[in-house]
Amino acid sequence: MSEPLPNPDLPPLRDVIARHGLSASKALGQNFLFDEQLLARIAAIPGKLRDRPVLEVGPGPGGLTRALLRAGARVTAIEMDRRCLPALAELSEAFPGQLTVIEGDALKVDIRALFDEPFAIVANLPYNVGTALFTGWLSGETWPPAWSSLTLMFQQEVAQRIVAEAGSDAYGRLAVLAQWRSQAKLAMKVHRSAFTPPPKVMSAIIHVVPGEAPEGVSMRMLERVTEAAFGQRRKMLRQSLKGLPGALDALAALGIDEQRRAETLSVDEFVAIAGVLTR
Ligand SMILES: C[S@@+](CC[C@H](N)C(=O)[O-])C[C@H]1O[C@@H](n2cnc3c(N)ncnc32)[C@H](O)[C@@H]1O
Repeated sequence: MSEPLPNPDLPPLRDVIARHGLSASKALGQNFLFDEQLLARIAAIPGKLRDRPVLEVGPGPGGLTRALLRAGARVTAIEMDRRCLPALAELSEAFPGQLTVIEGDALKVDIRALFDEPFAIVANLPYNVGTALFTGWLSGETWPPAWSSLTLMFQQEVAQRIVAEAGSDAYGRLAVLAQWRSQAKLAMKVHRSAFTPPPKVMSAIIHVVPGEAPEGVSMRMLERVTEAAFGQRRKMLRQSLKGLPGALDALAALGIDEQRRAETLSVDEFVAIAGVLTR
């Protein structure tokens, strides 16, 4: 039988915040989660974590971190707010050998250098940082990526753009980027009242796992096609793609009507166009 999962006695998160004077900083996009049942449900989204490496970005006072540690994960956490480090050091002591904390800006840390095996990424981040990291993690030419899954909190509107299907208003570059060689799903909606302080809008967690990359399609070319097409999303492809050399010929070769608009094209059709142009 395997050992029981670690479950040391921990003080309530509100006490941790009070003791360390961690008033939420607006500049750092801090909205904390205190509900430990909710945090346990979020930590369960990536699947079984016992002994698995996890990168957590933006642990703050450590609510999600403690849920990941209780699930048995080996967590490396990057936090740029120094004020949170003593609270995280306490967690490190409570879960010996399970938590490494790196002080820094996740946008500047080379995460590949931190792990020698695939790792799950879990994060509840400010909107702008989360989107920048997310697009970066999905944009590498090398596939499969170093990470095995992404479990990320976003504003609900952004989460819907990530999982959007062709034909919907939310469908655009982000959906194509997230879906062309990954499976992206909306894993959980989180009410704004779950956060302290509550943000203005609702949130949702998306879960992404890498799939197989279509052969012979360059990421850069797919980006150029979606950038041009969605840059003028209400225009016909004939107009929006005319500045991209070879694109209209590619449409003809693939039998895609140039009178269609970007939002009607499936992810597979975008991939097919980029595939012709990559050759
Ligand atoms: C929305 S709070 C979430 C805190 C905690 N994970 C929770 O769920 O309660 C976002 C956290 O990300 C941190 N953060 C913001 N920008 C960051 C960056 N560029 N690199 C690392 N951490 C960052 C903030 O300091 C804050 O602790």
